[in-house]
Amino acid sequence: MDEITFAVLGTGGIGRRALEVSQHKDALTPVAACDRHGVAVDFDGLDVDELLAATEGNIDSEVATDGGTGAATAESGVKQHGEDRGVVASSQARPSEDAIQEIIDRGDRIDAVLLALPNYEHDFIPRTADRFVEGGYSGVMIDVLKRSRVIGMLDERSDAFEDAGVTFICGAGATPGLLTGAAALAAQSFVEVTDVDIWWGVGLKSGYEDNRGTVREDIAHLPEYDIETARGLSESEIEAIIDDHDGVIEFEDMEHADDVLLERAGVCDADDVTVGGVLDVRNDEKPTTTTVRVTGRTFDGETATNTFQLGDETSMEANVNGPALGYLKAGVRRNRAGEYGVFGPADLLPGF
Ligand SMILES: NC(=O)c1ccc[n+]([C@@H]2O[C@H](COP(=O)([O-])OP(=O)(O)OC[C@H]3O[C@@H](n4cnc5c(N)ncnc54)[C@H](O)[C@@H]3O)[C@@H](O)[C@H]2O)c1
Repeated sequence: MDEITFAVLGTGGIGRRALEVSQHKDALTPVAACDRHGVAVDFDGLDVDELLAATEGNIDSEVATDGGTGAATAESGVKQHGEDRGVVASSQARPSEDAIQEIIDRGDRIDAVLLALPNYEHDFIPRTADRFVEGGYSGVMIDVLKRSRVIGMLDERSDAFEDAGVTFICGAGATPGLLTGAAALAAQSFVEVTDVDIWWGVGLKSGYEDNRGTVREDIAHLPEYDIETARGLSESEIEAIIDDHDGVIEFEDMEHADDVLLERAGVCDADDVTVGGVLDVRNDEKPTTTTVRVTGRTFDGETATNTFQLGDETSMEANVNGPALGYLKAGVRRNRAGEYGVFGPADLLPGF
């Protein structure tokens, strides 16, 4: 495959690891990366080792997006060592008032943009996509968002993406993403799928400090919270919730977009998909094995369950970023073939 230049929006817990994983993939050249504080651009390829070393211990996870709402306080958000905040600690980066715009302005030299941005405001990623379209971008955009409702917001923009020549891949992390794809593949044995049951286990190898965005967004899935209330929690309130659960939080009936992504690919009804899991914030080890069970009826009348499991040794960072970059490459192939619009992970696999 020809070389692919790509940018990462959001060098937080996920985005930093996306840059690292890309070093192990063929044909991927990271040329730009940004967070809320600054931007690094180098069309010869960013020095990922320098950027990771410089930002280790300096990750911005402030509860704010471009809306600037939420509980951004001195104690929240920046795991800061040294003077510079977030990506600006890298010698390749400089401060910016609007880092995303700086990347949009260079979009004609960027084949794909990975949005590793928070989802504290449901329309933040769709609004960011609008900005790229308005700025004349015509490549691949890919996100790792989780919430089902955001997929509809992106679908509403399908015509605009097609007119602009944008291939937008949505929900392409682990779940949704890798596990949605696994379910779509497992469904191929059947003529009718009756249930998809996704049960994930995550042990946070890189610890809570490096994954504040993910943990806060997961807390919003607990019955007592939603995205508004989770956004307003202080760091100490989040730590108290973690303590209350002895570090292990279980989730049921999560609003994860695997449901709508499987429905839009024609695999099953969204209502037939359930997602839950267990997050251990303090241990590397997974508290439960991530398992996808797809139950259906074969053409010759049998009922069966196909099961897919992830190895317990695989980290969240590996299971989000490997697939995200794999789907990014699949998106670039589509884009270069002139296929534009919105695609989910299951659309990039055998059809149902
Ligand atoms: N699909 C999956 O399996 C999966 C798994 C884990 C995380 N995620 C999602 O990945 C996303 C990122 O998670 P994280 O833990 O890396 O979060 P994080 O808070 O650590 O990082 C978010 C980054 O976005 C940047 N950002 C925010 N607003 C910005 C703006 N206006 N301009 C430029 N940069 C901006 C922040 O500065 C930060 O660097 C979350 O939405 C999370 O839910 C998905």
